[in-house]
Amino acid sequence: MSANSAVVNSVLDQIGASGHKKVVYCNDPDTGLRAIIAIHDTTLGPALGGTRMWSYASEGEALEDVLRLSRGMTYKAAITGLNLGGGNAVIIGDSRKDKTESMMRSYGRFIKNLNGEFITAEDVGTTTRDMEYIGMETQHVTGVPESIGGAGDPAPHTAKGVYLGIKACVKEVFGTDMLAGRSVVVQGIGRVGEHLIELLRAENVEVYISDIDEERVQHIARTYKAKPIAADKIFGLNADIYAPCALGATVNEKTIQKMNFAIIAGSANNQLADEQAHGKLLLDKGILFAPDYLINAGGLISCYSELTGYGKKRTIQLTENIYNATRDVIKMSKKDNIPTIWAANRIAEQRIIDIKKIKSSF
Ligand SMILES: NC(=O)c1ccc[n+]([C@@H]2O[C@H](COP(=O)([O-])OP(=O)(O)OC[C@H]3O[C@@H](n4cnc5c(N)ncnc54)[C@H](O)[C@@H]3O)[C@@H](O)[C@H]2O)c1
Repeated sequence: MSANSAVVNSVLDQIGASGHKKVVYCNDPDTGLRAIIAIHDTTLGPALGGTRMWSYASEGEALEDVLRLSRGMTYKAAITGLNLGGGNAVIIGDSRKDKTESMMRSYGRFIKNLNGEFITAEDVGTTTRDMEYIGMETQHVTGVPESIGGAGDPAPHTAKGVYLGIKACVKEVFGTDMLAGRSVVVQGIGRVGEHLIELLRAENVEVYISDIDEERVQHIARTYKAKPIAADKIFGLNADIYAPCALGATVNEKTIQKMNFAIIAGSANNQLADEQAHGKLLLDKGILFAPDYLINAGGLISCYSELTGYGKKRTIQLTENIYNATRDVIKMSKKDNIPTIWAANRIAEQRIIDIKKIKSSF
């Protein structure tokens, strides 16, 4: 076996192990585009997921991220009751320096060639303007600006869902869903983080913030009277709630050990480095975890409403349902004494199994 075939096998093994249907590598030397599109499952409908642009240290790291993100999208759509499958994409590069109109349009043409099997939206490193560029080449894009007929930035809807997920958890732990007097540490104060802080501060929540972008920290601290804290102080902090709103895998063996939080509830995808091990560790430690893909579904709901033409009213209705859906997951977790992430997975997987059965008849 040649060295090359060993590499090919390892990529195919990874795709197979994570249950993916298809992974597409996109390369366009003219625009500098290097992207990976992963389609996890399309039982419920076309795969919809964000496009993340990030300076990955290696292609392997980018593949790992896109596989984790796209699997999460399958579960997110399933548990939210949407007729969508799961997919995601990553563009390798620095969004502040490398992104151009031609790169985004070239990427749009790769999406076009998937004939609707994958539909994208914004994520970390991409914006509504980028969706507009992609939309110049393909109709399979959502989250385009409202001024040209789209639903606009999904982040406010994502933040609303996270806020309701926090409330559902607070109700469970403290007996009331009033947030006044509670403390929350928000890690990552980008689009979702800022909207979440605005909602929390409106209810007199004490908010701590942390971000790698120091200018942004100063701006958000001033605007919302939030308290900046250093990155290495987050996990030892005595706060009620940890809201991860940056990147994934921040909940792991090392960080759980230091945690005094009662609740973890934020927008970041794949917060648990390992769903099995870390879900169980949190349960044993008595920290209530709001499954990320359940409470951060507001943005996906907004994209779905744009696709189907249902509009904002439906987005609000479905996003508000996140409160009850979170309560249901907590109930199942308590009844069966299993981590909340396992309970959420069970509900999502059962919906996919049920719908697969009805699709087998003509
Ligand atoms: N935008 C949405 O509607 C949406 C929907 C679902 C999930 N999410 C997820 O929520 C998270 C935030 O999304 P967003 O749209 O606000 O992204 P964003 O790019 O606007 O903000 C991310 C913020 O995190 C900061 N950050 C990055 N690494 C960090 C680190 N190590 N420590 C602290 N801060 C760090 C960045 O500087 C930035 O300010 C992402 O994980 C995203 O996948 C977003």
